[in-house]
Amino acid sequence: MTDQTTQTETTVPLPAYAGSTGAAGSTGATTGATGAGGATLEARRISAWFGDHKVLDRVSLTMPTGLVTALIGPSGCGKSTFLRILNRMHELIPSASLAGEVLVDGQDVYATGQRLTEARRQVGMVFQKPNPFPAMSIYDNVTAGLKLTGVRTGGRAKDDLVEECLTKAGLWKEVRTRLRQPGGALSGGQQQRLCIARSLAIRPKVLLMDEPCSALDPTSTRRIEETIRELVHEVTIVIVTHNMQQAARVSDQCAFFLAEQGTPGAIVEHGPTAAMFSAPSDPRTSDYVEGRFG
Ligand SMILES: Nc1ncnc2c1ncn2[C@@H]1O[C@H](COP(=O)(O)OP(=O)(O)OP(=O)(O)O)[C@@H](O)[C@H]1O
Repeated sequence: MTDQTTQTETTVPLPAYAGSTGAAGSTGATTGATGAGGATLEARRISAWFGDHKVLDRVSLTMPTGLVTALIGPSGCGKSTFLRILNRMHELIPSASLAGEVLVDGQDVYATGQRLTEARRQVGMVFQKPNPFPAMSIYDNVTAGLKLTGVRTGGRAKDDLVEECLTKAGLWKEVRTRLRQPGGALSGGQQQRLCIARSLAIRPKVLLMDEPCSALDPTSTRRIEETIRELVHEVTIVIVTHNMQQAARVSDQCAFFLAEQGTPGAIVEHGPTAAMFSAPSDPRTSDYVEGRFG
């Protein structure tokens, strides 16, 4: 690492993943059934680079089970990079490197010997743009992650899983009579809820959401927000959002990221959402949440 500011940091040795971006990475699904219930996610001194460009500097944040954590901050401050580091997607970018630790219930997902698939098994991701398999049926979309990662289930158990996940994603009533129709035939908001159902089918402990409503209309946004609040009882949720009202509505705690004057992104302040919005301790936080910049 050539960055002069990183002398004391040890970068995480990342294996080469050429040609193995993986089903989970491209579909938003995770792998394997690890059981319900959220995990506490802890990022310790996370730094990130693209080539020599350092974009995050020693970011530490605990995202407790049972809470929704919102990552907020202006464009380019490293929120999405941080999110991708949490489930080992950052390393899929050829020039990317990182330092630090990501602990899921105390286990470092970057520890030597920890498999990429295991990280994805535990930490799912829902993207900004809904990305179901458009020609695949609604039913098969929900179970796509299982197939791609070798988890075997069938018959009634599979039907029950599809119903359970679509129900949790708030979509079951709308699609129960047309499960064999293609996922691409759904509205944008329905497609996003289908992607949430697909992620849930693998029973992740953590669900990462990168601006999941930015491509959706207000009604669909409200449905996703309701779904987030319902899901947090069983999966830890971390959401990146530019929408301060959304952060205030859905999150229990917030972290405000900022990359000032060409410096790498860092957390200025984090804490309970109500306090962050009503009485932030740093003037930069109040400037941002009150819309004076960003
Ligand atoms: N694939 C990449 N290659 C090189 N640089 C990248 C790449 N992805 C992001 N960056 C850089 O990393 C920095 C952080 O980007 P990131 O997307 O994480 O910020 P962000 O806060 O999520 O922004 P936004 O809110 O606009 O999505 C930016 O300077 C960006 O240009």
